[in-house]
Amino acid sequence: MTPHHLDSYFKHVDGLQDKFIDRLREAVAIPSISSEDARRPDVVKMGEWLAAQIRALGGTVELRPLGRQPGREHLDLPPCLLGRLGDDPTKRTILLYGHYDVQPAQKSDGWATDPFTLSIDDKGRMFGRGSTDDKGPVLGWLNAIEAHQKAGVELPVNLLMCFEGMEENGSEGLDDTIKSEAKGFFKDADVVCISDNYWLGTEKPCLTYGVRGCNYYSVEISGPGQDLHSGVYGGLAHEPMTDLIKIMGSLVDPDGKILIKGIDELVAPLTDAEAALYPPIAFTMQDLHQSLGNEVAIHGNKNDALMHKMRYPSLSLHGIEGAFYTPGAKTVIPAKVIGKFSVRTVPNMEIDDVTKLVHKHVEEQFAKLKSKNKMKFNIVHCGKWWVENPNHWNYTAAAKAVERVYGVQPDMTREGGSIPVTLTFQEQLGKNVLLLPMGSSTDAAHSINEKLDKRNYIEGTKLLGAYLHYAAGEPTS
Ligand SMILES: NCC(=O)N[C@@H](Cc1c[nH]cn1)C(=O)O
Ligand SMILES: [Zn+2]
Ligand SMILES: [Zn+2]
Repeated sequence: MTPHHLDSYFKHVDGLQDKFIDRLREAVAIPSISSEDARRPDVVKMGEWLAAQIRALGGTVELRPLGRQPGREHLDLPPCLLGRLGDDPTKRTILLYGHYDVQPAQKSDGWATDPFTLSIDDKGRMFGRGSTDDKGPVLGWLNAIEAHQKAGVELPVNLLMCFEGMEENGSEGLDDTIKSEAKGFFKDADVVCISDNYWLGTEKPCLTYGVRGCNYYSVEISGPGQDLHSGVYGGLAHEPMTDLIKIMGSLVDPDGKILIKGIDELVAPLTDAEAALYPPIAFTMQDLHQSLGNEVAIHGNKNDALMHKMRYPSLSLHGIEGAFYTPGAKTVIPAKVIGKFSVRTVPNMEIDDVTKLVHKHVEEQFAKLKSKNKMKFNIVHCGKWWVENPNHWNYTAAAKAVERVYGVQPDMTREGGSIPVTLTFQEQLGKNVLLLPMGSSTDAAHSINEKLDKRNYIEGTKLLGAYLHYAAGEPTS
């Protein structure tokens, strides 16, 4: 089946590209950082801006309040946007998910341009926080709707939209809404499509049928009543930073091996059938080095690298709150420091089993120090891994759309990052979930100089629209 209206739709996407870029510029300008208290009003503003955009396209929207933020009750969670466009019982209904919050960013982190001003260079790279994660892809859906309208091409499906403002902060509050609305707002959904991850390289699109989970922890060490002069007190007091560095240094080795006893035993063994999935994937060590920005890969070959991204766990050290980190040479002994790290989990690791092992390890390491400081282990947030059946019409439709727009068969991948809601949709709605990425491996999501290439944004908008057509007509599998 070749949807015949697509050529006219594609032409309109090309014709509207300046408008679509302006739309992204407006979105990037709202610093909707979900993890910073002071930015919470901007997250809310971003949700309202998005709601207004959808209403202007004829959709109905509810900004559903999610209550207070657990553990930080002085803060309201940003609302979840529940939108609908089309209500034709003869058409399939596709549920779209995305997020309108972003990771923190400051120019002083090392950005070449202001992170909240979309800056386009002569290679068509559109720099700005949220450009690829996930404002560009969310706006891709809106662009697709608009280009259909301008082309006079009827949308072949009904759309449900669920766009949240806490994804970068553990998707707090969303699970309950999905559970309570599974037989309400979400009841008509036939399948789910999410555009919130990346190609493996820069040329070949992929469809993604799994994500790793993320268990995020912190370890707080405190002792002295206040920060101390290291000349006056150095050598006299147990130092919280010294304790913390020992603990954090005991979690993982420089080759990425997790040093916590029992973790490896939780990982599903590699079967021959699964091992055969990695060699055909179009990915090179050069792709990896390009996206890393340097030749710092741990693994020497493509298959090991792919497996360590997709099917093995990893443990990363993220930061230390309270540490002296600004330029200069302050001779301080910090009185309280909080180390933050996370474990990316994979089948068959259960959240609580991992937490028990990590907690036990941290307690044992601290006990070994015989320090008189106090240690507190905290769970910040946890989300489980997800794996989907890719032999479903949802994936067949997306593969046909990729072939139509890009002229190639997509790679089938699992994502190393985490999108906790994938599993919730799968379990609560019982529907097939597909990840259909727009951005490429060099987009630097979460990093400085995050960008989305103009080509990926515009061709990606075509892809999302084409997917809706193939999804409308693909026979049930
Ligand atoms: N594009 C998805 C993404 O970036 N997800 C985040 C979600 C997250 C944040 N803390 C724990 N999970 C990720 O880091 O993978
Ligand atoms: Zn994202
Ligand atoms: Zn992200």
